[in-house]
Amino acid sequence: MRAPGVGCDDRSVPPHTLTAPYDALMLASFGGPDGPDDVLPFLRNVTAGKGIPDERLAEVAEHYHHFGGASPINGQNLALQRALVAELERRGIDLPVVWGNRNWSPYTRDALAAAHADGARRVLALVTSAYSSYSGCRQYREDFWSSLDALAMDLGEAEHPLVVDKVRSYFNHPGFVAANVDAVVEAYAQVPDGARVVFVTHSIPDTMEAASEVSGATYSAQHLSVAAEVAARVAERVGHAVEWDLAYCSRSGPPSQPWLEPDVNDHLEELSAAGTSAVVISPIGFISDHMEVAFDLDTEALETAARLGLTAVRADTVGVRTQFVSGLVDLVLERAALARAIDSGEALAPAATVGDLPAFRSVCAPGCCRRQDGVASGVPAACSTDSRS
Ligand SMILES: CC1=C(CCC(=O)O)c2cc3nc(cc4[nH]c(cc5[nH]c(cc1n2)c(C)c5CCC(=O)O)c(CCC(=O)O)c4C)C(CCC(=O)O)=C3C
Ligand SMILES: [Fe+2]
Repeated sequence: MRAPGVGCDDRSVPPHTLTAPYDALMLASFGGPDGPDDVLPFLRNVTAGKGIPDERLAEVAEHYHHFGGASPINGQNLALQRALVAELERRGIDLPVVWGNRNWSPYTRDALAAAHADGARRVLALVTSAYSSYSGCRQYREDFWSSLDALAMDLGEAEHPLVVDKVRSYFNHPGFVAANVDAVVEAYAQVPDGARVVFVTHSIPDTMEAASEVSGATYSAQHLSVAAEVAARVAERVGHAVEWDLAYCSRSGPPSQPWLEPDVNDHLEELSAAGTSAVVISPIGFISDHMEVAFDLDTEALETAARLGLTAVRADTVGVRTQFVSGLVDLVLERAALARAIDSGEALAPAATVGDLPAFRSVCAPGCCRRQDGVASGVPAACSTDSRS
């Protein structure tokens, strides 16, 4: 027997109506190779039409081969899918959870086809990027749209056979921030007092950064807001002020194209030269220990720190920490309530946030999160008031 609505604020609401109108949740992720033969085809999928130099591709292929040709990301997404199912079940909520990727099997179109075959007509997508930019938002929405096109084609239907909506960018959701605070406090316990915290995220081209501003605050501003909040809470927990910075990893464009800086390795050099002797590296830009973390941070950045004689501990990503997973389920319920409010005028509670930025939109505005400011790609995207712009 399940207790209705356990863990929910309003215990009088039957659990199935909490996720209405959605029939299924889709965990939408990046994807990664499962073995050495997958590495090149995967990289071709990721970089199609992106102008990434061949030397960079060869170098990134080496990162994957260094780990036996398999990315840890698929196992991590399976674990997150299981954790979401368990948390929904714990609350007495019966909602199927499918998993689909942009760049590797299982693909988004497979996940949507499975949900559709199961009877789903309205699916809620939860992407594994916490922040808003082309890479973390619109690129997923373009993938949803093209996957729906493919599904319609397979079914011989003229219209999309189901609707995909999206959970808002959740960088400033309490669950994500709280899980990061715990992770940094745990890492902090392993370094000498007074260590600096170096928050790290994926670099993006300056042009993509500028274009991300339409969503409310740029990609880097979103990170600065989270970093300030996490650092302040860590300071409270450890009982003294915590100095921090934001650095970037995984840049991949040609050298002539400006990307967000400083690179984490250059930054560690600078800190060391300025007298810092211990750091905690906190990957707030990522939600799991996938290849960018396993290689760019745990292999490269920790080697840089060792060479500099800098004590460095890498804090956990949020992974399947309880507060994070529970926060994601709260976000699913929040999005469902918003859908009901839009459809039928149901009253709406304010969206939960921490820090100085507002909750980002769940239904993207026209022109949101383009690759480049002011330049429409001509590629339609789901989860927006206007799929064409
Ligand atoms: C903002 C951001 C996130 C964080 C948000 C999130 O977590 O989603 C992210 C995540 C990821 N990026 C990943 C892998 C790759 N990203 C690449 C290339 C690029 N990433 C970009 C941005 C981001 N990427 C950009 C602007 C490019 C240039 C090409 C383009 O304009 O689109 C390339 C091409 C080769 C290269 O690195 O040059 C690869 C292989 C993996 C999988 C890891 C695994 O296998 O475990 C994950 C989770
Ligand atoms: Fe990437």
